[in-house]
Amino acid sequence: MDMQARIRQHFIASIETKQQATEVLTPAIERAGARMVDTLLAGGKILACGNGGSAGDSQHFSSELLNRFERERPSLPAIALTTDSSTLTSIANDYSYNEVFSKQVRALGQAGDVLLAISTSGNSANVLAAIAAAHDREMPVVALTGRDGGSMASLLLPEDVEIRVPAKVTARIQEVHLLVIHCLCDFIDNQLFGAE
Ligand SMILES: O=C(CO)[C@@H](O)[C@H](O)[C@H](O)[C@H](O)COP(=O)(O)O
Ligand SMILES: [Zn+2]
Repeated sequence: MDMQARIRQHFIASIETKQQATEVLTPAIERAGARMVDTLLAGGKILACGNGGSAGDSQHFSSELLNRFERERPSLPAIALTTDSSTLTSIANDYSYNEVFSKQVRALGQAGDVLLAISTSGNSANVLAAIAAAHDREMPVVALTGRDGGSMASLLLPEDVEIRVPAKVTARIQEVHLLVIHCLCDFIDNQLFGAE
């Protein structure tokens, strides 16, 4: 296959994954958005975590809340648990990499805050531990997953929301996760600040 054909194939696969995900994910995105709006209206905040590309997604989401998405509006409270290298390295060094997010959830999370937990496999041990910590703190979880949902799917409680991308390739799942994050930002702005 020549390289242009290969590149075109990525576009086509990404478009097809998004088309397949549209109807499957829309109700769960609406539920997740409503959960986040309830939390923000009650004075709570959203903590986000994930590894690799999903760490980037966590930061992408928190910056869109803290700064802005597509309109002028007040800053909204969100924290990416993926950014403080001193905290991350000391927890990993002194305890375990599996605890880098859960220790932050236990320190920063309050009952009613939301944990946005992102993992394409649903099997990252530090994200699973963050979910357990969120449950201990009485925080609802919005989980962005893929494949079969992994161990995350079985850890979630009925009040949590799983948004599971119907795909197997990590890159394709991540591409839909970013779209979901933008849908959530638009949902939050629309519900808190009115339709535009
Ligand atoms: O972005 C990519 C691959 O597209 C990678 O950095 C990827 O995020 C990393 O391998 C992660 O560690 C995968 O973790 P997870 O999605 O299975 O929780
Ligand atoms: Zn990636």
